[in-house]
Amino acid sequence: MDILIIDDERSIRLTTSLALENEGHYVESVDCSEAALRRLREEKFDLIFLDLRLGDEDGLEVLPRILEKHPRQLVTIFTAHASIETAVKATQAGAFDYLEKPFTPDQLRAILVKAKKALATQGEVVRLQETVQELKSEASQNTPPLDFASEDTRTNQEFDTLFRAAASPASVLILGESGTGKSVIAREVHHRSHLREKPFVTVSCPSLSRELLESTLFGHIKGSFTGAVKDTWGKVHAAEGGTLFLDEIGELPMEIQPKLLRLLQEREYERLGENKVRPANVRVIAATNRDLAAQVAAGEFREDLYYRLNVISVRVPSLRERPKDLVRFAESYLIHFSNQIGRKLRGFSPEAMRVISTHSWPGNLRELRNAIERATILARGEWIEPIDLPRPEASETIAAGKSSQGTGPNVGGEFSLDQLEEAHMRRILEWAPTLQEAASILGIDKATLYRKRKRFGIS
Ligand SMILES: Nc1ncnc2c1ncn2[C@@H]1O[C@H](COP(=O)(O)OP(=O)(O)OP(=O)(O)O)[C@@H](O)[C@H]1O
Repeated sequence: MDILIIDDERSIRLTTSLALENEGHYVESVDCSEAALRRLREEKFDLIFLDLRLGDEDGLEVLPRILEKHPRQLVTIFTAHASIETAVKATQAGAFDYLEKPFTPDQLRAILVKAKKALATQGEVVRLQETVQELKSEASQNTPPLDFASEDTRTNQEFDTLFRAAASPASVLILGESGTGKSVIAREVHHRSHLREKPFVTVSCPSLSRELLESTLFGHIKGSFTGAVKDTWGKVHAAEGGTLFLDEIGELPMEIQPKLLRLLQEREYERLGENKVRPANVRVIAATNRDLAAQVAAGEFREDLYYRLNVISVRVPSLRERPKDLVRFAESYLIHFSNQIGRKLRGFSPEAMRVISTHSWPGNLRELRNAIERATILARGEWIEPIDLPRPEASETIAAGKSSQGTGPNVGGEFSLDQLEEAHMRRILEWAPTLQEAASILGIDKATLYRKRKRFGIS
């Protein structure tokens, strides 16, 4: 444990330090409350021994000042004349325990054993809080049963690579269009890993400003930016020993990228506004619907960070690339949602199934799930009919009997040039082996291709 002794008597500081160091602990000592509070701002201690008579100061008055800033801090009061009254006062003020001076090595050891147990419980509480938060977010999404089987060879290969790598400490990069299930897969990798009992902590990169994102990740100390009213620990700390999931990593601002690289490379980080290097023991899983390689080429994402994240990389195929899975998912969602609202539905009519199979599902599993949930509520009869399904945009319908390559708005139909251009570009990108080849088929250079993809939101 890391222990801080706050006592104005030099001899007590020395003898207690020695006794604690002999037990294998790291010990620092200070002689007044100011020095103690300063050290506590800079460093985290597992246990504090605080003298009740600290020169002119009263230890029982110093205690609330410590606990105000560090509410979970374990503080043992040293007292020369223990009495019931002192013990009650110390406990009321939030002390963890008290120890009468002079004390024997056994009494000291008893306090250390108790502190270790309390720290383990605290760690467990933090882990449970994180788990509850993750479960709440899962529950709020009202998730139907998860299914990682596939009748598509490529999807199977991708999942197989991913789940075989789950038990290793390697970073994992999950690529795929929006709604293909990247977050769900990240959580599954964690559950299938040796870290399953440890925290799984998510940070969504785009939802925050640069400063807030940095502080969310690494924590900050009071005053490090406007609004930083107290010291905080970040998600890296919360994920200690477990998995840190960085969602939408392609949106990670350039300024934060070197800090993430340092976390991955050196396994260390600093809180915002602090000059103290801290060790980090987290496994990183990142996901994005963007083309990170293209972002690297365009100078928007650091190449070294990309390679660090890319140790194990998988691309989750879109739903239209998994037509057989599409039907299975639709049926399983129907069972789930109809059970949930207590409606007896017999299934999809052949026409409804045709609509489902010919839609290109740009929003993938998320879109399918929402469509089926809606249809389950709106269905007039025992079968889901096309009218119960959301009306797809013309550009999102796959021509019956054709593969996705042959789809999109027809030339001469009621479509704008933009729609035609976007649909054509999407189709070419689906099958062209490289971006260079796609660009040359389209008769444009790679930079123009990148710009246009960005404009149309094509990942
Ligand atoms: N394996 C699965 N089995 C069943 N449903 C799934 C599965 N994966 C995802 N889904 C459904 O799709 C929804 C979207 O999944 P998720 O949020 O993981 O997608 P995403 O790829 O991370 O999306 P985005 O890129 O927009 O963040 C989930 O809420 C869930 O309902």
